[in-house]
Amino acid sequence: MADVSSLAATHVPTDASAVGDLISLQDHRNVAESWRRCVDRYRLNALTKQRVASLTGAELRDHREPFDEILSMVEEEIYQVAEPLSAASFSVSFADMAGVILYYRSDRAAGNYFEVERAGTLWAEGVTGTNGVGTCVVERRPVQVFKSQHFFRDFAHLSCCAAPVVAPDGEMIGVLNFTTGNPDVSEGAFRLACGLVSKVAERLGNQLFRRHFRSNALLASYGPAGSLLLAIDDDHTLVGANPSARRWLSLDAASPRTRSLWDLFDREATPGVLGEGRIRLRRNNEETEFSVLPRPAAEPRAAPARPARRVQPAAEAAGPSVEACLGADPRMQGQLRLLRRVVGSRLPMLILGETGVGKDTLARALHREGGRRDKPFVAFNCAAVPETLIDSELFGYGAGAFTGASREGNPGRLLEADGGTLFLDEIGDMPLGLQTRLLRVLETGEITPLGAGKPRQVDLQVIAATNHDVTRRIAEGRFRADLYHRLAAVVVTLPPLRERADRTALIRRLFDAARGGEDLRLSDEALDALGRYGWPGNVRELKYVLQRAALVCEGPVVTVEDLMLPGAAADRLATSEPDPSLDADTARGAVAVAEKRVIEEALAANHGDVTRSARALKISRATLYRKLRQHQLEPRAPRA
Ligand SMILES: Nc1ncnc2c1ncn2[C@@H]1O[C@H](COP(=O)(O)OP(=O)(O)OP(=O)(O)O)[C@@H](O)[C@H]1O
Repeated sequence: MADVSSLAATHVPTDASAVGDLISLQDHRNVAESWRRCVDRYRLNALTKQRVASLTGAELRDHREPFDEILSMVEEEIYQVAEPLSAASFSVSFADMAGVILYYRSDRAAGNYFEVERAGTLWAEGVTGTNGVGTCVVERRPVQVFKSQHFFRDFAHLSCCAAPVVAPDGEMIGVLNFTTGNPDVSEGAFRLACGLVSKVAERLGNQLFRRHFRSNALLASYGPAGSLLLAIDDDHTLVGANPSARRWLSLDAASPRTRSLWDLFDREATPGVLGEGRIRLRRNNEETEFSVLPRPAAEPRAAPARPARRVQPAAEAAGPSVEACLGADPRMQGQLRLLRRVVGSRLPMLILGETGVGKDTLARALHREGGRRDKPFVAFNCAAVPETLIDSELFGYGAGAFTGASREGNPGRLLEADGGTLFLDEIGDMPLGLQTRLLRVLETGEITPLGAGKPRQVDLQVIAATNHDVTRRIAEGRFRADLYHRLAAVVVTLPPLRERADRTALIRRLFDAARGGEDLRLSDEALDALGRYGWPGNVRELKYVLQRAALVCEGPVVTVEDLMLPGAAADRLATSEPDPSLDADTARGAVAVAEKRVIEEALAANHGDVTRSARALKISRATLYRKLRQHQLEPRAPRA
């Protein structure tokens, strides 16, 4: 087995010199330590070919289960930075401490989708060598692994930066990772991604902290020491501190879990303790001002301090009612009556509607309110599972049915849903061959898992959903007409948000949920802007916009600026001074700064030519012009 120095001599310096000062000496040292572990501890051989191991669907579900409650928060945080990152050709992933990618977000059209990184792939350092996710798990701090710094050459086309996500109890629970495969990634873009990944991971940790300690008073401060959060009990006992606050207060793992606030701060010098609004706390002769975030009147159940195994029948999972999903529009009342009659029967249903209108949410509500509510609700996303796995995941297989099959076999989602509801999301993306198999199951009520011999009778209601135009797919020969007719026994089309008559009520309801008990309200202008916006991402986008606004607003009133609506920002910037809050020290500012830098670089690379820059950024010219106005950038005249 080669030793590290000889490997380094043949491997790292080649590319390291090629990227100039992008990799600091410090980075080199850390990568070298990881390489040493790869050679000495894991006995890996860098000269062999390395494929990424992939978990089965069932194994991935097991890894995801403890994160059930927080994966949606991960998704929401990632959503907020995905657009500028995607423009800079970065994908985003979240992995657990075993190095398994649990969530992956990329944009195939932007060329930043990497099959080797999709959900279910394993990036533990001991298996896949030095890499962003696995090395971050071992080092428990932010890491960057640039191209050939990867231990195995097979991953040397990728550059990653990763940062730990920390639970409210101070334990690291996962890794946030940004990856690019762009061979021309600029130093600026990579450095910004490195800075951003730590910021987003920290924000995610802070979100978890705020949710976990929502029944406590929270003290929040933003300053040179970072974003500090302290959770306090009625008797001024400090019951929690986020990682920045722990560092600031020099609280190490050995410190008592709870202690009086007055062991840490000077009580005499502190007026108006824990009053509404703001408070100054003195420590080591320095005063720090904190906002006091009041606790909600009713105390909702706190989120778990860290992911825990959770077995919860779908019927218990709270969510909007069927009526709330359909909206108060009188045109939907007929649909509501029809749905109520058929829910729980064996009649399949098909839910249509644009992305984010609430198809999945409606399917769950139908199950909860129907006769099968005590039986399983099993969801399967036909677009999220690789084509080769859909068959075995959906229809199951017997023990040892094929090479690589698990020893116990896999019942498949259809059998798991027996008695209950099977929700087939993105049915429009189901491969044709499997459509034939599904049609047979719907017609006979029988399934035969691969290699399992006897057919099994199943009793379930299938609810399918898609945002594709199914009629067009049928005309193109990509969807079977007979399956459509079978599924479309009952069809419900959810309206886009911009057409919902109850839009304002929905905005208010979602804002109430987003403010999480904090004393926040929407300004009249903000409410008006929300009402006028076109919502291409529908309820999902509305929900994220409100959650982000509740997080970034700096007073009790959420303003139009806090909403960061694309059109609204452009309007505002067209008529006003630059936004002073856009500095890299706030998460909102960091995203804007990252975006501005990426646009500047694209313009510079394309000599100010907007059309070519827009093409390079994979956004439309109109979007680029809007962003130029937003960032007050001037496109230079293209050179002759
Ligand atoms: N009526 C509603 N009330 C509250 N939240 C809703 C409602 N409808 C949808 N949502 C929320 O909006 C988000 C998107 O909803 P959902 O996933 O059901 O949409 P979808 O139509 O299935 O999207 P896609 O087509 O992209 O899969 C979710 O976070 C969901 O909780």
